[in-house]
Amino acid sequence: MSRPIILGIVGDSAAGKTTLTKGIAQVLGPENVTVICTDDYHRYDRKQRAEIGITALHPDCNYLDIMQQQLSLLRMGQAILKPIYSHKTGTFEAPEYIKPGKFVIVEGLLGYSTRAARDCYDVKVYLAPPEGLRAKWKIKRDTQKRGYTEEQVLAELEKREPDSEQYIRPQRQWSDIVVSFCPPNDDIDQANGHLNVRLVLRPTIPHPDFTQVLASGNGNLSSAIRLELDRDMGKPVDVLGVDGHATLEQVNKLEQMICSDMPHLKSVCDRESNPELGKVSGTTGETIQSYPLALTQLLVTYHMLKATQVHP
Ligand SMILES: Nc1ncnc2c1ncn2[C@@H]1O[C@H](COP(=O)(O)OP(=O)(O)O)[C@@H](O)[C@H]1O
Ligand SMILES: O=C(COP(=O)(O)O)[C@H](O)[C@H](O)COP(=O)(O)O
Repeated sequence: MSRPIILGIVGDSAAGKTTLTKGIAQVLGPENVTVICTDDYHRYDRKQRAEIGITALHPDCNYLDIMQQQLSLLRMGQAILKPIYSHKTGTFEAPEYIKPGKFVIVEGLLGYSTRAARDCYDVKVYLAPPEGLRAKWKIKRDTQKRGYTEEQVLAELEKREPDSEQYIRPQRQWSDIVVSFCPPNDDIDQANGHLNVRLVLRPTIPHPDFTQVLASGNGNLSSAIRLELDRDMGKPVDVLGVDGHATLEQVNKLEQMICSDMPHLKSVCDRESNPELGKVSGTTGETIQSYPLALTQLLVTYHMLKATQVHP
């Protein structure tokens, strides 16, 4: 029986989940994609959380059992009646009837926190920008879009840190790909437009063959693109690094490695017909465009399309 392919995008608040979700939906075709944000499974509204003194990151602050139940229904292709939490008002709205499309992207804070939830995904991504960059992104977004002052955001980040450590960051271990956009030389004040990306590739799913990055004939790649062996949370991984200053020629080579065994992606890889690849409007309205973002979108899309071949 055909069922939707489910992608998880998990990470702390303002790690870039919504931005990456948008970019991947653009590549897959928004009409084929259903996006679920797991903030909708919060148990308490903004006022109640403040009264109780609990953060949105705590498992007890979320109906994880219902999230898990609805994820398994979506995986079977069935419709759900999903609650809605509004970040604008900090309160709940009337639930929404959702029938899953061909692809479902589930983004949020605690998506991998239970075994049953983890079993629902075909591809699992974890977003891990450096904490300083995440704080900068969170201040910008929460002051512009969610009605907080900078002082309130900084105080909230401090209050949340123990829960981030205990409940959010450990979920990294369950991901197939860890995505870290980071400024060159770890200088957070550098232009956002030139962020590098570090992609941790766990052997939990078969990745495209990137070994050509190491080939001697590809010497000109190494100034901006690297493939290395490393360990992540103790386990062996490949790490693909792409610098923000990579040239179009270098990026094209990497794109070909991703697209060559994926007929559906060939048309996306053609930059002339897809000038929008790697370009998204961020949650604060700005345009974000970069080659590292384009390659991240392509790699995740590659895995979504591969999954359709296993489960046609
Ligand atoms: N890849 C990126 N490059 C540059 N800025 C980004 C990127 N991802 C996120 N941001 C910035 O961070 C802010 C928060 O990102 P968002 O996607 O809303 O995070 P989340 O959904 O994880 O809470 C955005 O408004 C945007 O300004
Ligand atoms: O941490 C998050 C998750 O959202 P995101 O991952 O998009 O940051 C939010 O702070 C809570 O959902 C509460 O929302 P609010 O602060 O709006 O009440």
